[in-house]
Amino acid sequence: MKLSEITKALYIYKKTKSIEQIEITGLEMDSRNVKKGDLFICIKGFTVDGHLYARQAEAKGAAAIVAEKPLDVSIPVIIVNDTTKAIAILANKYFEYPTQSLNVIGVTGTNGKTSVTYLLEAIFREHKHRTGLIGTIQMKMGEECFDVKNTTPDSLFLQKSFHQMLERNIDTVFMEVSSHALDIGRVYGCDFDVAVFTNLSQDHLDYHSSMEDYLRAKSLLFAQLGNTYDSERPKFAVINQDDVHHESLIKSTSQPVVTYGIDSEADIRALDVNLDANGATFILKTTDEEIPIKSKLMGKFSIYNMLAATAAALCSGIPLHTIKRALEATTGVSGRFEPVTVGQPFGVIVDYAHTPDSLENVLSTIRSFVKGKVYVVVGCGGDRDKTKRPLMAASAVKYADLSIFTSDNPRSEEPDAIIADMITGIETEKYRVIENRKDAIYQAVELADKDDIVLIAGKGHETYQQIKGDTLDFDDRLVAEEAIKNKIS
Ligand SMILES: CC(=O)N[C@H]1[C@@H](OP(=O)(O)OP(=O)(O)OC[C@H]2O[C@@H](n3ccc(=O)[nH]c3=O)[C@H](O)[C@@H]2O)O[C@H](CO)[C@@H](O)[C@@H]1O[C@H](C)C(=O)N[C@@H](C)C(=O)N[C@H](CCC(=O)O)C(=O)O
Ligand SMILES: Nc1ncnc2c1ncn2[C@@H]1O[C@H](COP(=O)(O)OP(=O)(O)OP(=O)(O)O)[C@@H](O)[C@H]1O
Ligand SMILES: N[C@H](CCC[C@H](N)C(=O)O)C(=O)O
Ligand SMILES: [Mg+2]
Repeated sequence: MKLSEITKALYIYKKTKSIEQIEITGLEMDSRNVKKGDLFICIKGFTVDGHLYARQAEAKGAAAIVAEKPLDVSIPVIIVNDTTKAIAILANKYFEYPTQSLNVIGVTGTNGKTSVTYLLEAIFREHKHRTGLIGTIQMKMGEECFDVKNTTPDSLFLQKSFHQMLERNIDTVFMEVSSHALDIGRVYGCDFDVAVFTNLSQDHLDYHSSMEDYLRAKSLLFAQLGNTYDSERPKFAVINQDDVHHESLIKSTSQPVVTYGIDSEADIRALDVNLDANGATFILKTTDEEIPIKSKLMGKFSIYNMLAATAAALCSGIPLHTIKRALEATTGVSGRFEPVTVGQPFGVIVDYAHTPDSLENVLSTIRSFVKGKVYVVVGCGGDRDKTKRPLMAASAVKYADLSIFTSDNPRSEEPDAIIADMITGIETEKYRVIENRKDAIYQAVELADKDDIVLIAGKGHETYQQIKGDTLDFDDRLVAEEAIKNKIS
């Protein structure tokens, strides 16, 4: 594509040299990956300033550079006020505005994003759609799976991925939209068709200065809905009416709103809810239909996820009976309330609860049906919101007969210091500290008797543990399985 053509999308910029004849063969924001003919965009990051790598990009063959200031290079420099916004605009243009041709359902909220996107995948596949998915666990294009570094990748990776999805004839994409992504502008220019809000509770206060700022970031998904293009397709905001923040989010959007809830009189509701050790039953009530649902998913929070997915699917025209079939067939997502069963007489569950609210939800669900004792093995991630640590520990001791506090991904922090933050203010003696996660899991399994349940929380699907710059193999499910076999053999 001609550089003069692609830069038309920027509207306001200065250039240091003529760009009329320059041909661009790719976009790149990492100097290490620049190929001959690329347009290199300098991004000011949290760690380094991409402007420092302009000369490296030139040496590797970049045809031109987009920057926020003049640079000491001999190739043309396009100067803009904000390169992070520019890269989103340029990537969108370069990949031919792919989200305009896709049905894109974005899911935001503190907990439940991954769960809702997988429910949506099950529903749309039941209706024979060709689907893509982008989120915490992986990116999927139909059956093909790809690793991702972020829950919501940067705008260049995103637009390129949407383009590749269209090449594979995918029609609908479900994506988790993190508050970081909204705040940084990774999804700027994405033409969402449905925006879903799950819930808001404390997390990420290392990044956001307050809960108000966290809510503001989440609300951007709804504020941006339908504003991007002059599209013919209707847009919908799907909002959890039982969450106290619903009003604020409803006010953020100019598009039609569909609410869901259990306790409040929402558009999409679950009535006659019954929860037990086998899952959930309820009546799924829409504005004009009612249908009974028998799901294998556990806990009230799973009903919220099913309602969110149902509302978004209805907005896309999926019939209710198809939704029912998919919901009833779903057994859950990797690392979310995932049982580890190797013939032992007690339960072991691995779950990704890493916030105070999710831990409370999962433990209260277990408490509601357990016949014996509850053990929980849990730690908190390093280099993340420190203020959630004592709250997570408080949730643990509130519901468990014994909590074993351990390491999660300590990252650059001292594991002991993280655990010390967790136990600040804990008054009960119903806990132990076993810093080594494997030892902690072995200990909980060793203690468990018939009818007891061990919850191993925080790492879910993760297959690694990040300690002081090293990424070591670690999978809670495999370690638990080994510990159980060791005990019962
Ligand atoms: C704090 C944060 O969001 N950081 C993200 C950011 O990294 P960064 O700002 O540190 O990047 P940087 O290293 O300073 O580099 C700046 C620029 O210089 C370039 N560079 C750098 C080095 C070089 O030699 N040459 C070069 O050109 C880089 O390619 C980049 O363009 O940009 C990277 C590329 O897009 C992201 O992968 C990275 O996410 C990191 C890994 C991260 O952990 N982010 C977390 C906080 C996050 O975003 N989490 C949310 C989910 C939260 C949830 O669970 O809800 C998410 O969506 O993942
Ligand atoms: N609707 C919900 N409300 C509260 N807790 C939930 C809900 N859905 C799932 N959870 C709990 O939160 C954990 C994480 O769920 P999930 O991975 O779906 O959330 P997420 O929003 O994608 O998280 P992340 O921000 O890490 O990507 C689950 O393992 C479960 O314990
Ligand atoms: N996306 C979340 C995941 C947390 C998972 C937990 N295991 C941890 O490492 O803190 C984050 O990066 O904050
Ligand atoms: Mg997720």
